[in-house]
Amino acid sequence: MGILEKIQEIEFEMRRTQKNKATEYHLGLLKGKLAKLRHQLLEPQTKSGPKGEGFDVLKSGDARVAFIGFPSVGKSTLLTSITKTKSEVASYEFTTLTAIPGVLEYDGAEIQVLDLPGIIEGAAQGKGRGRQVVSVAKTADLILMVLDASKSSDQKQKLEYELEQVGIRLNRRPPNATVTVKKNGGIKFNHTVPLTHMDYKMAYNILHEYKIHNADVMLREDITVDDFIDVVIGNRRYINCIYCYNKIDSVSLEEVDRLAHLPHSIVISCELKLNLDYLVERIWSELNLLRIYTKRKSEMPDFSEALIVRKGSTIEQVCNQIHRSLAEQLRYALVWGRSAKHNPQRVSLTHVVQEGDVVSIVTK
Ligand SMILES: Nc1nc2c(ncn2[C@@H]2O[C@H](COP(=O)(O)OP(=O)(O)OP(=O)(O)O)[C@@H](O)[C@H]2O)c(=O)[nH]1
Ligand SMILES: [K+]
Ligand SMILES: [Mg+2]
Repeated sequence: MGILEKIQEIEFEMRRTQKNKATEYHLGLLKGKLAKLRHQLLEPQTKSGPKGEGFDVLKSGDARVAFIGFPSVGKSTLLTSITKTKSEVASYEFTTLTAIPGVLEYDGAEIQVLDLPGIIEGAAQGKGRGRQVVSVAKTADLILMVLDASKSSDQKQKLEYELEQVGIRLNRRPPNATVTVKKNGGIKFNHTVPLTHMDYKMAYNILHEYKIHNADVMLREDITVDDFIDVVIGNRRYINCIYCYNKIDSVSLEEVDRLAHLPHSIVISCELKLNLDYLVERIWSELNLLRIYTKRKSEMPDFSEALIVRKGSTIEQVCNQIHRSLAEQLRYALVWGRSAKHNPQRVSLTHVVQEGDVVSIVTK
């Protein structure tokens, strides 16, 4: 039984218990239980309690995708549809109370998928289990926001707001700007492009607000005040997000068409198994990962086992993925495939690999 159901049960019992001398002790006990459950729900788990109640899922596989959404939009149904894991599905809200990990296999890659409890407004402030949920979301490489196609569009804005509150920035790049805190010298303000939102005074005021009196500010793009504050605070997570509208079986075709054309959006129906393959493809492409293959000298490449690296990775990052000290031992690498000017091309640590490349590491 979940905590919310226990709470409901206790509240129900308290309501039907007559208040008198004989029941005083019993009611007191129920109140105590209720307070404890509420506390458990609001606070991150303490060391004494049952550890994290399933929220501390170890990262595994090549990447992590977190499902975020209001209760009963179909997150668990989706996990059950695209992985081999079963997550409890029911028509009532808050069916899922912990993080349920599943594995999505895609062409040699293993993507960890986390089914999370439904979050409610005020999650970032600690309402419901929201704080734990949004902090798990912060560890994800991709957020899949699951939305109910038949519900109003403010569900999306509300969830975006909750994620913003904990420092998550969706579908945005980190601002091209730096603030280097110094010991002295005051605030130095430089920019390489014309600015329309920021100036020295604005930067000075914001930095003083954060008790920074000496810093070199360098703006390489026309950033907004909000973006500047993000740079000052640091610790922001820039995560891609797919807006996934589920239950399209329950809305009109016109509405499906409208939703499908919204930016970063995809429409599905878990019930009718509509568009699920396409969703998996989109998850893969939004993760910005590449498959490369390794080859030992005078052997054929092993195409059965892909090495998964981020787009833009260099040979150095490929080495690190294989073994921590491999990059130090590298003499050169041979590369066949898209990134090679000729096959094979002899390259160094800084060479950037591309999808499907075959790499052979030659050590000293
Ligand atoms: N019509 C329709 N119903 C669906 C679809 N997908 C899921 N449902 C139903 O929606 C209800 C909620 O599904 P869940 O998977 O439990 O939703 P959830 O988001 O995990 O809910 P919580 O864990 O409570 O936050 C269930 O009754 C599902 O059968 C769909 O594509 N179409
Ligand atoms: K549910
Ligand atoms: Mg669920």
